[in-house]
Amino acid sequence: MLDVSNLSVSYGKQKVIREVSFKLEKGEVVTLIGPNAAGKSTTLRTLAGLKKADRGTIHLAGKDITESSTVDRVRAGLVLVPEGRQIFTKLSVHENLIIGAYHRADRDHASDDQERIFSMFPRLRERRDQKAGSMSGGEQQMLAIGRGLMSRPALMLLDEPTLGLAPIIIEELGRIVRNLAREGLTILLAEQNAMMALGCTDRAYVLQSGRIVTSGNAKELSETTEVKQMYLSA
Ligand SMILES: Nc1ncnc2c1ncn2[C@@H]1O[C@H](COP(=O)(O)OP(=O)(O)OP(=O)(O)O)[C@@H](O)[C@H]1O
Repeated sequence: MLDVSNLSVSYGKQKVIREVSFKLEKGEVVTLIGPNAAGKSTTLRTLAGLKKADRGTIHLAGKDITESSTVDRVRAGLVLVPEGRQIFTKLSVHENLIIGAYHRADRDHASDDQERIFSMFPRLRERRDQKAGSMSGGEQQMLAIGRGLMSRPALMLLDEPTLGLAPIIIEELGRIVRNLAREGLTILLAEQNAMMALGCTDRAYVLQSGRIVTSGNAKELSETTEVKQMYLSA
């Protein structure tokens, strides 16, 4: 589904991502775990076409998208749910969802998809006409995921969905991620919260200072020193 090869990214002269390579198979949930400033958001933003890579290639379902625009990547099935949610706070839940379908050629069917999202997230249905900015952090995160789903993605990039949320909401997010994967969505999660991430993913890559230092299945990785240190700091 996704094949990232030797990706390097800089801000000015500062190299932030160095020769990073990883793969995701269809239907997998894979996490990039790493501490603050490891380069997780930069990696996801580069995959979404919001930041240009210095070197390396990105293939989505066999197609080279390295030079594609963000909109073309969305049309090819890749969507980013950004860190900090970035929903439109002054618009209603319903309006935020409809905006998520904007780049779809078949957006006449958006209301069917909105129904699907409401059945997945009943709390969003109850708040259909509420201004998004007046909802709780957890509800806003669910809306951000729902908005991403409105583009009918094959691959969802989820950047730090647990940020600032209570443990019980984090648990719920873990269940949501697993359910989405069961329905066939491929998910790349970027997380500092190693505990949540390893609990709901198949495999993980540990990113430190812009390099992948170790990778493996979630259970094996939770035993490594790098991850144990992160558990302690999470
Ligand atoms: N727009 C930018 N301009 C310059 N440097 C940046 C910019 N965005 C990020 N960086 C730097 O790139 C490095 C990686 O940041 P990034 O946000 O990708 O890390 P992260 O792993 O997602 O961390 P966090 O969990 O804190 O978001 C950091 O040193 C950061 O200061």
